[in-house]
Order: sequence, then C-alpha cells, then structure tokens
Amino acid sequence: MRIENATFVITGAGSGLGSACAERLVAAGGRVVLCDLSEGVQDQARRLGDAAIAVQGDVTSADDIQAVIDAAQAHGDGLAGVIHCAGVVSVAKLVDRHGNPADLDAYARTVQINLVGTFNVMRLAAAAMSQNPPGDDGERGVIINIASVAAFDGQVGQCAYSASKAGVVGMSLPAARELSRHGIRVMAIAPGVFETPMMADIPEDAVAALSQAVPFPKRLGKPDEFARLAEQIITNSMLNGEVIRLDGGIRMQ
Ligand SMILES: NC(=O)C1=CN([C@@H]2O[C@H](COP(=O)(O)OP(=O)(O)OC[C@H]3O[C@@H](n4cnc5c(N)ncnc54)[C@H](O)[C@@H]3O)[C@@H](O)[C@H]2O)C=CC1
Ligand SMILES: C[C@]12CCC(=O)C=C1CC[C@@H]1[C@@H]2C(=O)C[C@@]2(C)[C@H]1CC[C@]2(O)C(=O)C=O
Repeated sequence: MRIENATFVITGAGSGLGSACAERLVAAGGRVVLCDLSEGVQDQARRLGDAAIAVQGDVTSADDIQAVIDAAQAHGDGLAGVIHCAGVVSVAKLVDRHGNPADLDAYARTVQINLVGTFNVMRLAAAAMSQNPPGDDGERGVIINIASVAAFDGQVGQCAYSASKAGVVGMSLPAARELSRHGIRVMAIAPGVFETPMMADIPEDAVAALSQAVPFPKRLGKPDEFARLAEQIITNSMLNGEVIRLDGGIRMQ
C-alpha cells in the first residue's frame, strides 16, 4: 500500500504515538484525518497543514467514528488505512491495601475504551474500505491496532489494562482472516515503554528504572520509532495477522 496521496485515519492523534504517526504520514505525502477526544487535536491538524483535518470524537461511539470515516472518505480518494492509537492506561489492584475490591466501573471503562473502542473503529473502517477499488494484489486497506507488552507481561494492578490489550492481540488474527476476502490487512503493534504524555506523571526515578529494565537500548522508545514501524506496516503488504513487539527486548517484571 502506498502512502503518497492516500488517506489514513489516526485515532488518539492529539498526543504521543498517534501524533508522531500523523507527522510521519504527512511527511511521506499522505493525507490524514486525526481523531481524538481532546480538542487539542484541532491544533495538531492546523500544524500539519492542508494534508490534515481533525474530527473530535470518542472511539467508543458508533456515530463519532462513522463521522470520522465519512470525513476521511471526503478527504481524498477514499480511506486507505487506520492507525488506532487512542487508549487509556489504568492501575488498580483487585483488592486494595484496606481490603476493598477494585471498582467494577473503572475496569469496564478501560475495557470499553481499549478493546470495544478498537472493535468499533475496526468494524466501521473495514466496512468503508471494503468498498475501495482493489489496488496491487487486490489490496483495499490496512488496519494497525495498538496493543502493549502488558498484553503478555501484565504487572500488579494491570488486570484491566492487560485484559484490554490482550483482547486487541486476540482479535488480530481472526480479524485479518475475516477481512482477507476484502483485501484488508490487520496488524497490531505491542509497544514497550515509550516517551509520551501517558508517561508524563511517572517520577524520574521510576522512568530511570524502566529504562534500565530494557536490555537494549537502555532508554524509553521515541514516538517516531513507533511511527516508523507503522509506516513499514502500511507499505509492506506481506505483513498481516501478526502482533509485533516494539520494546528493546523488555520483559516487564
Ligand atoms: N506510551 C507507552 O509507553 C505505551 C503506550 N501504549 C498504547 O499506545 C496507545 C497510545 O498511547 P500514548 O500515545 O502513549 O498515550 P497518550 O495518552 O499520549 O495518547 C492517547 C490519546 O488517546 C486519546 N483518547 C483516549 N481515550 C479516547 C477515546 N475514548 N476516544 C478518542 N480518543 C481517546 C487521548 O485523548 C490521547 O490524546 C495507547 O493505546 C496506549 O495504551 C502501549 C504500550 C506502551
Ligand atoms: C509503560 C506502561 C506499560 C506498558 C503500557 O502499555 C503503557 C504504559 C504507560 C503507563 C505505565 C506502564 C507501566 O509500565 C507501569 C506504569 C509505569 C504505568 C504508569 C504507572 C505504572 O503503572 C507504574 O508506575 C507502576 O509501577
């Protein structure tokens, strides 16, 4: 799949990994429709110029995401792909230090945004892309979902987050198999620890410890390193139905 003059939806594009993907795709000649809950996404689109537009929306809402897809269809020659970065992290123990059980609504909220939101974006994007004229090899589109190393090595307090990301991993192969008849590929990236606003509130010594836990290189990942993998997935049509860890070899304790 080529990037030049093709249109991509990027969710969670107001910040961190999504924002880096938007910059990289525009630099490669693509058009982007930026979706985020936060209104800051409008400024991000303005910074990127005419190739970018922003549609504020919630990935768990069918109406909001349909509006994002419709905007993408109108912003060029149809929707070529989606990089779905929107997500939230949550930390809560099953039983806290006072003996109270974890909050059920907080658990459901994490799963709703990270897992149900991913399904919502995938189903609406795939329905639109299935109507694209076939390109090389009959390709009609590509979907990149974002899991996490927490899907495999979840830590204490990450029951909700790890379950939501393990669900994203679990959907990758069946979604790729189902959508193959439409010429749509589905991939997932499982990042390790990346330097984004999601990490902003973590104390410096905790960040240093996380960096030390990476075998090589001993630092947090940079958002553009993530965006470069997303770019490769878009342009390399043999990548399908797989989850790629991008983590410097870290295995979380
Ligand atoms: N930063 C890290 O170390 C890692 C991040 N990830 C995952 O990567 C993805 C991106 O994370 P970052 O860029 O680091 O986080 P971030 O917090 O910088 O960006 C996430 C964006 O998603 C948006 N968002 C949240 N809920 C939304 C909703 N319901 N609808 C629309 N937009 C919504 C936020 O407004 C924010 O702009 C997330 O799915 C995260 O779980 C995975 C592994 C590591
Ligand atoms: C780096 C982590 C884990 C991987 C992921 O998908 C998203 C992350 C961003 C938030 C971090 C995650 C983590 O490793 C644990 C911490 C650092 C988390 C924020 C608080 C955190 O739970 C913690 O401080 C644990 O000790």
